Amino acid sequence: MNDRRLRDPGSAPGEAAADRPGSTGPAVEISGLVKRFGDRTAVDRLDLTLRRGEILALLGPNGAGKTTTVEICEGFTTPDAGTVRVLGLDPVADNDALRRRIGVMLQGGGAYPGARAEEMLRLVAAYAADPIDPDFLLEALGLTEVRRTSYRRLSGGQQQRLALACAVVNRPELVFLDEPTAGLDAHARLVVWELIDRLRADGASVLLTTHLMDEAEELADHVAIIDHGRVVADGTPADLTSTGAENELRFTAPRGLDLSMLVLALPEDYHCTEATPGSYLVIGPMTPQVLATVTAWCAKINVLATDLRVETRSLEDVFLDLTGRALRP
Ligand SMILES: Nc1ncnc2c1ncn2[C@@H]1O[C@H](COP(=O)(O)OP(=O)(O)OP(=O)(O)O)[C@@H](O)[C@H]1O
Repeated sequence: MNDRRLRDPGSAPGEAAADRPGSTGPAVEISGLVKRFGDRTAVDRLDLTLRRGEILALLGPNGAGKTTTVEICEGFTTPDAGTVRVLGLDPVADNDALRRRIGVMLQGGGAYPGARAEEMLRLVAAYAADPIDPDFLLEALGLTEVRRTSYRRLSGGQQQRLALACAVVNRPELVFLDEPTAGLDAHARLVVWELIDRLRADGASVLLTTHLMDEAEELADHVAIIDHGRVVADGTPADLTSTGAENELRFTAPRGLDLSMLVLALPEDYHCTEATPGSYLVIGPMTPQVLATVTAWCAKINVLATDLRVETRSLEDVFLDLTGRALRP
């Protein structure tokens, strides 16, 4: 079986979350968080929990308050009200203790844009008690060929992957990733997804922000949709997309079928139509019994229905329904 854990040769399994203070309980717990910039309220009584070992994706329109929330968790920004606990600690008061245990993906080359990719990663690794082997990370993120290239000469996507490598090389218990794949090509995105998946397999918790619905659906155990500084929906991707969604059954069959017997067989308030020639639609709350009624009717009239499917909403539908379709400034 494919070992998905983020383990380089020589490292022992499960070291990341070893018996350290605060290594039980939620990885992040936010309650009643408020942050104002002048008269603008960026975060407005926000509550959020990231459970240990899970990936939580924050989705939200531009300016919703995602980055501000993440920066408060990282200890870079102080809140105006509310409580934030990261690995059980206060991100500002306990910042020194937390730094060693969390990973933060920073944009830009920091103080050493002239340094080579490998040098930068080894420099960060040198500060860690139990780093992941930099060679392993360079390989996992497709950076081996550019290891001797200076940071400033790396492409944007390579710089981004190097920033991710630097964020995780200290084998963090918790990683903050603010739009980790923004601007990456499809191949590089998959490489990053694979690494994030391995982080989770290794027991790390991940808080990520993204504008990519497929990224949230692919990676996240839990999704929180944020709007105007508050959580407007929270659950697993499946929870969010299934709620109230299964109201349509579609199938393909020969054109011009007489639907009157099907209408009689279904509960009241269900509607059946031939939406386009040969394409049929049953509208109403979908249940296993309704599905069985439709297939039994097909069997009775000796018709093979193909492409039979219950329509579900995508995460994008849920997102747009909750946050509206107007462009945000
Ligand atoms: N340092 C700051 N000074 C003033 N206003 C700020 C500051 N940082 C954020 N804001 C404002 O706070 C609000 C939330 O911004 P934030 O960056 O957290 O949103 P976001 O959800 O991350 O957006 P995006 O998806 O565009 O990155 C915005 O209205 C933004 O203009």
